[in-house]
Amino acid sequence: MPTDQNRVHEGRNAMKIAVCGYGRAGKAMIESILESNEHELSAVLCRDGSENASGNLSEVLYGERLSRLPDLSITPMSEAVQALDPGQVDVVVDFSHKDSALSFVEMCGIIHSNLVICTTGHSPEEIALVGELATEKSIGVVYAPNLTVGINLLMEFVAKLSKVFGDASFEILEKHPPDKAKPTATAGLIARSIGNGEIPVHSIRLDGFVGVHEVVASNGLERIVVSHESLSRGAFACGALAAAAFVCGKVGLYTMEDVVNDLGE
Ligand SMILES: NC(=O)C1=CN([C@@H]2O[C@H](COP(=O)(O)OP(=O)(O)OC[C@H]3O[C@@H](n4cnc5c(N)ncnc54)[C@H](OP(=O)(O)O)[C@@H]3O)[C@@H](O)[C@H]2O)C=CC1
Ligand SMILES: O=C(O)C1=N[C@H](C(=O)O)C[C@H](O)C1
Repeated sequence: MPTDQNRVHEGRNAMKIAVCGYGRAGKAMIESILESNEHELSAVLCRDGSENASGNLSEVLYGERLSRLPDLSITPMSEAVQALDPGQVDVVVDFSHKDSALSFVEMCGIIHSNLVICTTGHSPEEIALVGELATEKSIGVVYAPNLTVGINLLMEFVAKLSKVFGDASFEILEKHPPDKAKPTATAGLIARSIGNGEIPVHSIRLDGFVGVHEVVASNGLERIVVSHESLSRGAFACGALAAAAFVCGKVGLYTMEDVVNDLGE
């Protein structure tokens, strides 16, 4: 009979998940965990000084106490180590702010939890440091600037396209809501997977978009357009759950490419 911990490590069963950030993406993550009827929402964390620190989760998210939500209060990050026992959380999923990532690696080291970093805007140096710390603290971390399975498959395809269409020109178009910084981290990843010099990136910011990335390639004889759209933030939550299942039981730094390769096994 496998223990709960073994089941998590096989990535097929219930995980105890703490979510940091309960904005647009964090809220979708929380809802996906609750709707799964499988995973447990062990905690929701916020920055110290947030107006919602210690607030009731249901009241913060929906303005009222709903019976379908657990009776959880939102834990400020500085209290998380005292509030969470080792073993209480299998994986922390961070949808908060880029400035918190290193604190989360430290915290996860103490509470023996793994971590999925979903925030964007990190420097390569910071991610290298995250990797060193993850190994030092014997925890698994996935860093995933784009959590969707589709974008990660798109990158595989455009890498191949760029090899086969050696003389083609590529451009990227991305569409997001008005407050999203330009360009997206994903556009940078796609440009790197094309790897064909400087790739122009065009950004549109309008209400209604969740996340669209398009690659247009032409060699003068053929034009290929590859497009991916996240239709709801549930797409990010779904990818984050796959990353969480993947990383439990691992040590060191992984990418969403590792997660998607594992899904295809
Ligand atoms: N990898 C991916 O595929 C995706 C990544 N993201 C990333 O997730 C992050 C959140 O996005 P989104 O939900 O749209 O943003 P929102 O602005 O809707 O929510 C941000 C959340 O983070 C909290 N927060 C803000 N500043 C800090 C801080 N310094 N430390 C800790 N918590 C903080 C906010 O709460 P409070 O103000 O109370 O602290 C709020 O709960 C961004 O980095 C975004 O790029 C989003 C979608 C997909
Ligand atoms: O913050 C978001 O929302 C998103 N961020 C990702 C990025 O910055 O690359 C892309 C995703 O489409 C949405």
